[in-house]
Amino acid sequence: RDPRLPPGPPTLPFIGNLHLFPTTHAHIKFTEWAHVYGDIYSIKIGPQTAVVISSPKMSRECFEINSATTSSRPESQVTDIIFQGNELVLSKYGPHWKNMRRAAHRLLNKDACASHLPLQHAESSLLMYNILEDPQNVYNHIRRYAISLALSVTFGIHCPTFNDSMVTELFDLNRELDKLVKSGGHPPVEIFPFLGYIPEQLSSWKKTCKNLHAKQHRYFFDLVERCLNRMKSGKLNGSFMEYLLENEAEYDFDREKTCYLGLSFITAGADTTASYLQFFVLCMLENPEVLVRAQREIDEVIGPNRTPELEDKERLPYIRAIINEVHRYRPIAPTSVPHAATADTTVKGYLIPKGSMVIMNTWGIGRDTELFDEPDKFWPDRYITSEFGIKPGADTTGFKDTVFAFGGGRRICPGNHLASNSIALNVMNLLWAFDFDLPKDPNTGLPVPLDTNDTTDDMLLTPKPFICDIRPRSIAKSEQIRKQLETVQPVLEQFEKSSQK
Ligand code: HEM
Repeated sequence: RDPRLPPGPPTLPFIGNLHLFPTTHAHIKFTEWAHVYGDIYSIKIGPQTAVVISSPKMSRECFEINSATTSSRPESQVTDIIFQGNELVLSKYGPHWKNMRRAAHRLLNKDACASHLPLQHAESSLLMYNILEDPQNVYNHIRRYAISLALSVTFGIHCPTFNDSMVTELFDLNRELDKLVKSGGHPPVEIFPFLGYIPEQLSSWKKTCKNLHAKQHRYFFDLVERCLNRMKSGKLNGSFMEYLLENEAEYDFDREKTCYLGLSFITAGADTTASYLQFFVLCMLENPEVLVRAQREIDEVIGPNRTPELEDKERLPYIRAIINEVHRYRPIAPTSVPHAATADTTVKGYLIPKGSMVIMNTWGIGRDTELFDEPDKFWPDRYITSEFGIKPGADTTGFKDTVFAFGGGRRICPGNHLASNSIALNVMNLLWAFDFDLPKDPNTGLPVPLDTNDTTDDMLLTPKPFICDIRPRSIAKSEQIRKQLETVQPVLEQFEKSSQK
């Protein structure tokens, strides 16, 4: 290791720390290393360097103060084949990325998100109805909500049920992408680029990437086509694609780029929101005393006669604390999305060489015992006693109003307003409408414990499918949920149904 680099685990010749590099749940190992090597350390992966950032203070210095040189994404032969440089989340810093961000801002800025609220309210009403009618599938109903919202705002298409082929196909595409992209999912071509020269006949991963590209292309071009057809027949529904297809020149987009920006919103916006809400349900099951207190707050402020509105959040401090605590306790992107340095950069006196990967260890930040009391405990009160949930006297440098779960610097999640509105609305609605209990063993009748650590082994931290005992809090509330679905139907009907081709 170059002595100018941040410290890190001892290396072996040629492979560096490759033998130590975790292939699953990397955030756990990254956090262990942060305890030993501090809030900025380096890992050598063959000839490559990765720098891991594990405190708000260092995150500010690295991703904000030095954002001019830490805002790209790492080289990836795999995603180059799949996305061909046209997708937003993994694209390199440069003019096309800037155009995509500008377009994303138009759909996702705070004011634009206010105009998405009637749809979010309608979709959330449908979610409550679905859970009421079919509580066993709460996990899938949440996934439907998130996919349908992202598809409606982007492509103008609403998915009424979770077993709709558009929902299941998208889910399969995302799983396939995750499997391929994650560390260990393909040969280490990023570390040893010469492997990329091996011809396709001997590199099955290349064929798999091309197949996935073809499948994604078909799926998303079909959505664009449907939007064009609606536009031709004058059936506009205000989706973002309508605007983008009319204004491609303003962003220097061709049809391919337009389509792939739409894809970016769906791949980045659907599973993330779903995983957060699934974790929320699990956290309530794990912490019944928190659930009872949250419901008491809802009952006092909102009462039984109406469902919550987004503005109610301002009068619900304990529920706001729960929302922050779920983000800290189970961040769905525990190592964020890796950035890459486009020039040599100095942070805390250490060198981050051009081309290094720079990783925000979001999981580690939330587990820093200098900042958080008992970080492994789900304890929303920490956000009641302090704005950022930290101990009295702890250093607040680098904390800001958006939680670390949304990343930082120029690449910060542009969907954070849309996501935060979805989270607040659904958390309030679920607490207002339902009681949650652990599932019962059919033979013994005893509660079966669920574990928020039981996650899939993907890039995103996603709870494995679970069932729970979820039931309406009263007959009057059940009736209100049914009535509310009738009231919001006209909003949902503005969108083309996924199955109505
Ligand atoms: C709970 C929900 C969500 C979480 C926790 C989340 C988290 C993140 C994180 C950690 C990043 C990487 C930031 C970085 O590189 O520093 C990111 C990027 C991104 N997110 Fe989200 N996200 C969520 C929902 C959404 C939604 C709803 C959308 C849009 C519909 C969205 C669109 C994007 C896009 C386009 C990027 C790439 C930005 C870029 O690379 O410039 N996200 N998100």
